[in-house]
Amino acid sequence: MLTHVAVLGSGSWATALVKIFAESGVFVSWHVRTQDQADDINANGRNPRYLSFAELKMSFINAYAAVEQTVAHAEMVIFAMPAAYLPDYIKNIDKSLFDGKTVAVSIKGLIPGTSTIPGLYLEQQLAKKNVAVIAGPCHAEEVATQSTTYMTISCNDETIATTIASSIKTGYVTTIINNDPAGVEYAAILKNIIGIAGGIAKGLQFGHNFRAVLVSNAMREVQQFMTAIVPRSRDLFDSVYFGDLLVTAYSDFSRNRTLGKLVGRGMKPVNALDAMEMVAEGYQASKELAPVIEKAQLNLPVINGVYRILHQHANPYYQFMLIEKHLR
Ligand SMILES: NC(=O)C1=CN([C@@H]2O[C@H](COP(=O)(O)OP(=O)(O)OC[C@H]3O[C@@H](n4cnc5c(N)ncnc54)[C@H](OP(=O)(O)O)[C@@H]3O)[C@@H](O)[C@H]2O)C=CC1
Ligand SMILES: O=C(CO)COP(=O)(O)O
Repeated sequence: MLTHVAVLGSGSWATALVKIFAESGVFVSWHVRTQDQADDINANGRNPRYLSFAELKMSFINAYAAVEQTVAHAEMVIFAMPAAYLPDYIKNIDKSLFDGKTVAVSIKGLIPGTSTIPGLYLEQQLAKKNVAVIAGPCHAEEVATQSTTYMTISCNDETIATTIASSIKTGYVTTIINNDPAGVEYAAILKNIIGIAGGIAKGLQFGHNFRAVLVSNAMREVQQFMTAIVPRSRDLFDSVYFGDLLVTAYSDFSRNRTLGKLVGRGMKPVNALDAMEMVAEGYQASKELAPVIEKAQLNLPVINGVYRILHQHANPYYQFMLIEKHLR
């Protein structure tokens, strides 16, 4: 059982993780971007910028603007910022801070310019083995309202996964352990791209009938990708894979789905991104994955269609006419 964790990141998901661990009786040191933000959180017990309606259990939380202070006494450090910001974040940190500590990642994007999953990136950068992955399906907003949620903790080292899972003890989160961290990360990245596809379909005014066909076909694309890129035996119907796809493709909380909806309604992808206050990891991931998919010669009409719409100026309407021909 963990007694002290550090959460690095100040967005909605980091806030939800802080809430979960603090409510489990685990002390949380929390690294946020500015001293003002840290002072505000410590004084008012809320993150003023994200999930500000969620009251945080401050007897178990201290926010800091300095990463050294945040990490110093923690047994486990969780990286929970968008993938795009991880390289700069890591670059400035003294790597010896992580000696003897468990490292976990809860990021559903790819490292820009590398097509690398965050867990592997951290293992390389921090010279660490067995980085754990904390995954959903879960939207931060529903954690904030304490809706019943299942989380999967994945690690190649079962003891680490079990220790993290058994440290989460709220009435609303149930934990599951899994030993497929790379597969969990890739599936989470793919589901974001498919969530964008679901949003585009909604924006184009396709109904539920079509979107169900789209998502079920996209699940087959996930299976094809995973078999080629991260082969091993796994049950893709486990909630960490299929459930995370469903929540992203159908929930109004999904930022990826929202991005797709705006694009389907006719907004240019870059303008749609600007219009959103939060990150939609699937945008960058679809670009990073395109060469991986091409190299592996995979035929993924939905995932490739999203790439063409977002990054190659393809018209969503015509692209979906092409996608339709592949669905069954
Ligand atoms: N939200 C969710 O429900 C879930 C999210 N995730 C994953 O968690 C990760 C983090 O996402 P999430 O918390 O939702 O993101 P948000 O969109 O809620 O927050 C974005 C964060 O990025 C910070 N940021 C913005 N610009 C920069 C910059 N230039 N350098 C460093 N940091 C910057 C923001 O800080 P500031 O406010 O100061 O600009 C903010 O803390 C993603 O990979 C996401 O896929 C995983 C599970 C669920
Ligand atoms: O990962 C998530 C749900 O499990 C959050 O999805 P979005 O980033 O699309 O909001």
